[in-house]
Amino acid sequence: MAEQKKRWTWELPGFEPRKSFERDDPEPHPVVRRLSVSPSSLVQRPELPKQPLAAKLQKLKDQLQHAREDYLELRQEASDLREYSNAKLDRVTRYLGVLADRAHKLDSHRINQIKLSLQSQVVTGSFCFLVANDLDLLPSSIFWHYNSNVSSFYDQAALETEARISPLINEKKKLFNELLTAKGNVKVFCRTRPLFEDEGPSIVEFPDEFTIRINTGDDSLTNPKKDYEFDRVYGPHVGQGEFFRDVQPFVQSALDGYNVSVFAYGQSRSGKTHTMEGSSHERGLYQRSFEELFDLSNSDTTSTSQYSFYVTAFELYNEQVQDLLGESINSMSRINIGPQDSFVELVQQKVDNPLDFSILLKGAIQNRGRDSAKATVSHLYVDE
Ligand SMILES: Nc1ncnc2c1ncn2[C@@H]1O[C@H](COP(=O)(O)OP(=O)(O)OP(=O)(O)O)[C@@H](O)[C@H]1O
Repeated sequence: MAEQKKRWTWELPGFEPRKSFERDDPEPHPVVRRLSVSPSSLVQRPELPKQPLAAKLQKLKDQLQHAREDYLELRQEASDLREYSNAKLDRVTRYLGVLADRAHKLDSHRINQIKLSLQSQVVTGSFCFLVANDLDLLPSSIFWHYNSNVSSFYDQAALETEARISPLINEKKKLFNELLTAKGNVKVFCRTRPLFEDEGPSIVEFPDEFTIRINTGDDSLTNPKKDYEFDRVYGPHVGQGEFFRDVQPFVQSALDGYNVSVFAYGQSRSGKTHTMEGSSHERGLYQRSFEELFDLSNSDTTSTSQYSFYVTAFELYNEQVQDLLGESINSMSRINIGPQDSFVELVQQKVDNPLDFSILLKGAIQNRGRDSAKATVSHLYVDE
């Protein structure tokens, strides 16, 4: 009985499972492996008469088809499982929000009467962006980094409140990050851009959202089309907003204190700058991620913390680091980045809203300089 009392339930009025995932059976269907090749078919039966070649070929084709169907089925199940865990996580998060809200209401009148004192500052996660034409050379790359400094206000009442809810908040953060990690610590997305008129007809197809099919044009091959698989593939019609949707969960993870890096890699003119920087009417990942950071921190009802965001930006070119915020007049604050024996000291600038960030970003991009040799180096390398 005592054991039962300790348990708590997600089932709160108004916090039913997401409509999109409602079904009678709350558990995902267990994965049932269907073998494409039946075990009996693997047993050698020498007494069977020799089949004509065409029949054998047909049999192999059928088995191949079964294997493909199995594969697609398993992938669908994996996708269902992902949706299921997202739905669960969503409910946990909302439940924690309700708990925190209640705790906050209970204590807010007391908190107002007590002088707040700043007692600790904790540096949490970071969010980095990196753009590069080539991993070895790293020409013309730009690196963004933010630190979120979490300042907590403590007094007796707040301490009690926090003691009650912080295990739950930490559990939520842990669960969320474990979910992302379970989906894969490193995600590789492949984005294609629309073709320009002088680039000829397209040689890519998108059989599904994980596969890109390239027509090599090599007629000497039995199948000149090659398939490449990624965690997600985006066709040329996919806009900045839709693309950002898959990056969004990592912003939450960064806010929860985990380190996140976003890296754009591809040949010249493939769309890295468009994806990361974008334009004023098609905002890229930099801008959208910071908007999301501010949105999340403002709507974080489960936290007793306050967030401060700092940005550093530098360019790494020919193994030389150039601080892109070095010219900032207001910024005196500095941070060391990298290992202790070879760190670089960079200016870090506090940003209070997405507009601040946008202005800072513009200035940093301008500070990258106009050295045409940079473009030449990257083009030369690609051409090789
Ligand atoms: N998804 C997209 N939708 C529409 N236009 C795009 C897209 N991606 C790239 N472009 C356009 O393609 C051109 C080349 O893209 P971009 O400058 O981003 O390439 P890049 O990889 O950064 O090149 P570089 O390495 O030479 O700097 C630009 O004119 C850009 O506006």
